[in-house]
Amino acid sequence: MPDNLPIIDPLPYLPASSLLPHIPSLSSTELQARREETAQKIHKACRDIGFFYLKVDSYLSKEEMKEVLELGREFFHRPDGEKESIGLEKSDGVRGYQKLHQNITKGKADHHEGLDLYALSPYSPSEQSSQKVRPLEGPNQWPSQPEMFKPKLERWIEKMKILGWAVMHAMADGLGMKEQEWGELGGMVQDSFWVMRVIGYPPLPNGADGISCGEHKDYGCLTLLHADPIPSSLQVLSRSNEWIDADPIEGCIIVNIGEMWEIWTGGMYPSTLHRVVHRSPTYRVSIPFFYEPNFDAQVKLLKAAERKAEGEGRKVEDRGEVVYGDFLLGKVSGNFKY
Ligand SMILES: N=C(N)NCCCC[C@H](N)C(=O)O
Ligand SMILES: O=C(O)CCC(=O)C(=O)O
Ligand SMILES: [Fe+2]
Repeated sequence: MPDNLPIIDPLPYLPASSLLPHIPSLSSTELQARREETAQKIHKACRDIGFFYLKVDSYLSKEEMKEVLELGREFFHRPDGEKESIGLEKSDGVRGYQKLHQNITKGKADHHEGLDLYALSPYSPSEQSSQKVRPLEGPNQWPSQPEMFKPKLERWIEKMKILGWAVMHAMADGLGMKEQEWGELGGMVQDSFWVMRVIGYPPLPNGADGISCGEHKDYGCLTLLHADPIPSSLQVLSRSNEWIDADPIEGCIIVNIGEMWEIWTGGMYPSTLHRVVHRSPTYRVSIPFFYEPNFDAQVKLLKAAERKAEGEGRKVEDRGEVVYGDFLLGKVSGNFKY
């Protein structure tokens, strides 16, 4: 376990009604102090590492954490024909099942299979052509088996959206945002164009070179990753250019920040390169939930980030402006081999 990745408690930013029943509520003074602590820790983690753990055992039960990974595993063990019946090409080219080696990273086939589900298209159905759906505008393709897959994973999505919002709020406080500034930032993510991937990794063939998921940065705001507890699979490139293990810790979710935060903070929160090299002889399941901006969000340097950087004697670099949906389209259009 890497002791240099911090463990942070999002509890003071979560709605009290979303916590597990046995969790006592905090007094308002306690709440304030705990929020400050969380916000400061997140700021340091984003500035210095770009990866951290969220302690979620007050929010997600052991059972539900186990259940979603097991449902993923059961899905990947279904017959190929059944999985391929919800292949990407049956929807808009990005929603659905991807067979082994169909994912491409930096021109190389990844050694995993996967299932991608997205927030609903931001375009109304009337704008969709009846002939052919455009990329990202198609329907999701949920597996019909195992039967509990859809209801349980839908519940997971709802929980990850609440968690994503809570972390964004903590990040706003960590940057010292004023109420109105958090309102503006919150407005850019409140209709999050989220993505949930369920990924299945067979072990890499013995002795063969290869990579389970090539090095990359994530695209949006926050990746909330839940994965089988297999050591040395997920690796993160440290600021001193060494690959370090980001092994799962029980009761925690692994978080990393995506490229939109790099733009919002002018590079103060760089998005960290990571990869998966899965060599142990087990089938690894992971469920990254990408909590992203709204499809139409216009992302550019935040005033609060400029102030914060200046206060710490750091330089920010204006990276211009992107519309998140356009940025995402550019990325996903090269992600698969059809
Ligand atoms: N939505 C996100 N972040 N997906 C990351 C997928 C893995 C990397 C991808 N093949 C690539 O080449 O970017
Ligand atoms: O499976 C993992 O641990 C990470 C996957 C990942 O980085 C991604 O899908 O973006
Ligand atoms: Fe990733």
